[in-house]
Amino acid sequence: MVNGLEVREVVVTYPGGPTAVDGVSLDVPEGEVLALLGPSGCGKSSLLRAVAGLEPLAAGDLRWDGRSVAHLPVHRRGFGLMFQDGQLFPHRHVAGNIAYGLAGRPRAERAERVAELLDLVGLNGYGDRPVTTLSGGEQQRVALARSLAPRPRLLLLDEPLSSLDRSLREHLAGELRDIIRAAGTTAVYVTHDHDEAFTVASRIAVMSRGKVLQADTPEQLWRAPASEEVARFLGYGPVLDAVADGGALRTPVGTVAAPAGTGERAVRLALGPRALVPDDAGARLPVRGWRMRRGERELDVTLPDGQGAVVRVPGEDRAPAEVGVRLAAEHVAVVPGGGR
Ligand SMILES: Nc1ncnc2c1ncn2[C@@H]1O[C@H](COP(=O)(O)OP(=O)(O)OP(=O)(O)O)[C@@H](O)[C@H]1O
Repeated sequence: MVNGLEVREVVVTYPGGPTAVDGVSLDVPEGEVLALLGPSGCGKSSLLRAVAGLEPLAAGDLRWDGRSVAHLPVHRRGFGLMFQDGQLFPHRHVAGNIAYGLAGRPRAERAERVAELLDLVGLNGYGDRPVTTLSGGEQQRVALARSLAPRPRLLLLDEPLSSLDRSLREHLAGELRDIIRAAGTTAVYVTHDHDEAFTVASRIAVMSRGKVLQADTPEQLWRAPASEEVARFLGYGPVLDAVADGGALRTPVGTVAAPAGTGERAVRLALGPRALVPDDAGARLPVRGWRMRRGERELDVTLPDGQGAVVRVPGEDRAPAEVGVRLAAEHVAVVPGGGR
């Protein structure tokens, strides 16, 4: 038994539609923040909504601390919800929104809890503001405070930052992680953005076509993606054929030490965004184009097998016609499926 949430062989279907969640099993132990990461339509929202009680299970079970909650209505599961567009009550002030889930508690206790939460989400002094006067980021912080106020045993977040612009999203993702951890809340966080998942989660489940392809810590997922599909979804770029040979993995663009257990066989090697490092003594690649990004020049190069890749070089006035490269071992991952 797991202290926390157990998802067991859960199936979610829609009338006349696809099998949105196809036999998913996951554990979310107390205190963990699990991200459900996957492309649009992979079933992550359907799974979250099923955990919340907003979609019925076609099969499977959901347990909290070993007891099934699958038959309980939404409001009796003790779970908090937060959605993309916060859904604040426009006619209530900030404090009134945060206090929404505290109805029935003594007034003084409500006021104390609201003050605690305003502090937690960095909105001290905002209690009397009409929510309609807040920025998008502030509104999402109020929505988070409101869902945390009743101390839910599990917080379910569905793309909570996706209506915000990129820089605010990156900033708020870090804040959200700190707030959730400070509150000690167990959480499931749905996102299609791998940077956001890596920022927020202590474990990530990568989903595709209704199934979980891999569930691991961010470090383990990045170091050892279970398949090419997972690697590509995490942001690995080209995937190359490599030959294991005497403890080394050889590719047309360089050689890296083979991880233990690789043996003498053909494997596939996924290149991370920084896998190709400029090296005049290395393989020479033609440069197709370039752009400046965050103070670095990114060269678009063509690999010997025709795939495109990017090489980052220190700013120069002009891009070269070709560039020498080697492989940085810490930025590549061996993925199953070699010998194709
Ligand atoms: N109410 C519904 N009725 C019919 N089909 C639905 C319904 N909701 C979702 N689906 C379908 O179920 C599948 C999974 O959808 P779901 O919203 O869970 O995916 P998702 O990964 O959360 O995608 P997104 O990030 O775009 O929301 C999709 O094929 C979708 O079209």
